[in-house]
Formats: sequence, structure tokens, C-alpha cells
Amino acid sequence: MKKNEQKGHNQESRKLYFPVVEGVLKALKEIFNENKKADKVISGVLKSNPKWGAKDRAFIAENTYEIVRNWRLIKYCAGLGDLKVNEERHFLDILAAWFVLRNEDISNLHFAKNTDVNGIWNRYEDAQKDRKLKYSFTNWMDEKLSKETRINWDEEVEAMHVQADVYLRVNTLRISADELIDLLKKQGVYTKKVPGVPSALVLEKRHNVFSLEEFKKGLFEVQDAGSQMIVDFLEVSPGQRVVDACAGAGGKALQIASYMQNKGKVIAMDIEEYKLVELKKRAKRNGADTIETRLIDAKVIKRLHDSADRLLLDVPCSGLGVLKRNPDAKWKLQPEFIEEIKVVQQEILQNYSKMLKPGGQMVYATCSVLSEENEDQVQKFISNNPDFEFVREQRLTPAVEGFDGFYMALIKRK
Ligand SMILES: C[S@@+](CC[C@H](N)C(=O)[O-])C[C@H]1O[C@@H](n2cnc3c(N)ncnc32)[C@H](O)[C@@H]1O
Repeated sequence: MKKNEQKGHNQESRKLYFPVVEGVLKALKEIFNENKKADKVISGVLKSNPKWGAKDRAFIAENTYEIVRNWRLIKYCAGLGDLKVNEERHFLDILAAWFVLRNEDISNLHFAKNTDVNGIWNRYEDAQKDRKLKYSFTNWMDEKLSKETRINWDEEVEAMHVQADVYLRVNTLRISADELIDLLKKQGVYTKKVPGVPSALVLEKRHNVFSLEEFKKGLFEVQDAGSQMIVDFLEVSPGQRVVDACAGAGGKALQIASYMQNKGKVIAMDIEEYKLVELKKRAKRNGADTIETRLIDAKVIKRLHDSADRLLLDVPCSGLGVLKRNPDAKWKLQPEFIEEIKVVQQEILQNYSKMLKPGGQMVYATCSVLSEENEDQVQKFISNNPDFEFVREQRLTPAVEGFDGFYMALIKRK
């Protein structure tokens, strides 16, 4: 953000009108007052008004995400400090400050008439001296992450502050990467391969890929390249029996089925039934016929003891590696949750690893950059379970690889 001294507003910007800005206001209220997830809120708000055109929709989605990402900074610039915002007038102050910082033309916005533009820019300059304000992080999160010795927080905080790229996973059950690149090009969607991640393509320019026929036909899924590398780490091959024990809506289960060329069996499990329902829909679209879903209860795990050639434990975690994609987590995550989820992670390692056959391999993975959720958990498990052997581990971080932040460890049952 940089003050535009000459024009007072961004040359590329159009005059802002309240009916569109109101879409951003509505989304922010739902995210902060009703504690809803940003991506769900934005798609709901966009559906609520069919009159908005493509440009309006892109404006609402982008500005909502960027305001959430920069929430603490904008509040500070608006003169609200660390106030808990829930009143309309404060949301409007935040919108006005944000549009000033973007050098937008706000002359048509009734609520921004008395905005103290110079005060906003002065506080913005001031905020550049404090990392927590500059990159909008809570005090506890910044302190915790700055103590993490396996990452360089000064670099990561900057890399986590930018909008994430859009990555596709080619569904090789239906199409090759080269064929998909050509098909998408015909639709005006330009993609390129991602070095080191054979299943991934990255979009050269943002596009609503979910509206494409190629998506509806199951030719690709949207999945971060780092997330795709976790399945590479599992080393699956056709004909195997693979258990994905925390499958969620199945991003990685679908990839596993595709790598196995639909030969063998993928058992996708989760404790949340609605996620497995979504997974089944996606599997149908992908033509991934080898996936079976199982809702986890006390008996399910026991019945599968000693049965899997490969086991994926993509455990629930703090999500501290994926903040550039989910910026609302910066405001919703609480330190107590990290303590609670660490207990669940160790229980999952301990109890679910019994599903692996002797000689089988499992991957423990998180989307966190914290050692306490990653290396420490794996070391604890290995030291308590001498029949398991640590093979290797890998960390991915936004500042180093440029993808989201992930950790993966390959463990073998002796
Ligand atoms: C990181 S997400 C999985 C993402 C998924 N593998 C994918 O690639 O899209 C973790 C999942 O673990 C599930 N989960 C939470 N506690 C669990 C438990 N005790 N056993 C199994 N799954 C659990 C959550 O519902 C969530 O879907």
C-alpha cells in the first residue's frame, strides 16, 4: 500500500458505490460477528445477489479476503486500536480506512464523507515499525511463531501475508497434464506445470475455475501443490489397500485413487459424516471408483487392524501453515486449541497406526509449521512404539517453496 499523492485515488479504480461495498460489509459482519468461515460466507454473499456482475463479484471476494488478512492493521489505521469490532459504524470505519489505503475513489460513499485520510496514512506509517501490526498478527501468534526455531519467522510472516496462488490437481484418471493445459487454454485459462509436483498446474491469472465445464467433468480438482506432495510421500501403487484415516472431503483420497489408476482399494474415513458425503460426490465426478467411505466409530478402526499397505494420517491441526489461504484463522484460532489438538494428534498416531500391516508405510501430515505438532509428535510416537521406524520427513513453507506450509513424515511398520 502506498499513498497516491497526485491523484488522491488509484488511477485504475472506478468510483465505489455502496450497493457493491455493502456486499463486503455483509460478508465481514458474518465472518466476525457470527464466527463463520470466510470462504463459505463469501460464496453465500455472492449467491445472494444475482444482479452483481463478474467485476462486482471479484471485487467483493478480493476485498473481503484482503480486509480479513489485514484486519489488525486496518483497525489500527482507522483509529480503532484493538477494539473488538461488532457495531456497524466500526465496520464502516474499517471499510473507509481500507479503501483509503487502496487509494480508491470513495467520494460516493456516504459513510466515508468525514474520513480522516491523513490520520489513516500517519497511523499506517507508524504501523510499519511493528511486525504484528504490519502483517496483522495477534500478539500470541506472533510470539509463538517467532520462537519456532525450524522456520525463519521474519521471512515466513511476509510470505504468509500474500494471496495464495491457485493450484489444480490433474485427475490423471481422466486426462493428462498436457491435454488439460490445452483444453483450459481454449477457455482463456492459462496454466503451467509446477516443477517437482507432477500432478500440479498453477494458474497464471486468477479465474473462477469451479464454473468451468472441465471442472464439472472431473478433469481437475483445486488443491495446493504442497498438499499434493504429501500423497507423493506416501508412495502408493496400483492394487494396494490404502487407508486415508482423516479424509475430510477427500482432497488427498481422490489423488490417491488417481495415482492407483483405480486399481486396489482406498478406504476414506472421518469422524464427520457430512465431509464423507461431499467426498462421495467428488469421487463420482472424478470417476474414482475404488474409494469406500467409513464413518469412524469405536469398532471401525479395530476391524481394520493389520490390514493397510499404506496409511495416511492427515491429522487435524492448528492450520498455522495455511494462513495465506485461510486468513480468518488468524483471528479465530486460540492457543488452547493447539494444546487440545496435540492430544488428538498423538491419539490418532497411537490408535490408527495399528491399521497398518507389518512392512506397511504411513505418512503423518499436518498443515502447521509448529514443531510441537510435527517433529515432536513423530519423535514421541516412535520412542513409544519400537515396532515403527522413522524413514524421513519434509517441511514445506510459504517462504521456501512458495506453497502453503505443510509437514510430512514417512514411518514404516517393521
Ligand atoms: C486436515 S483435515 C483432512 C483434509 C483431507 N485429508 C484432504 O486432503 O482434503 C483433518 C480431518 O480430520 C478429521 N478428524 C478430526 N478428528 C479426527 C479423528 N479423531 N479421527 C479421524 N479424523 C478426524 C477432521 O474432520 C478433518 O476432516
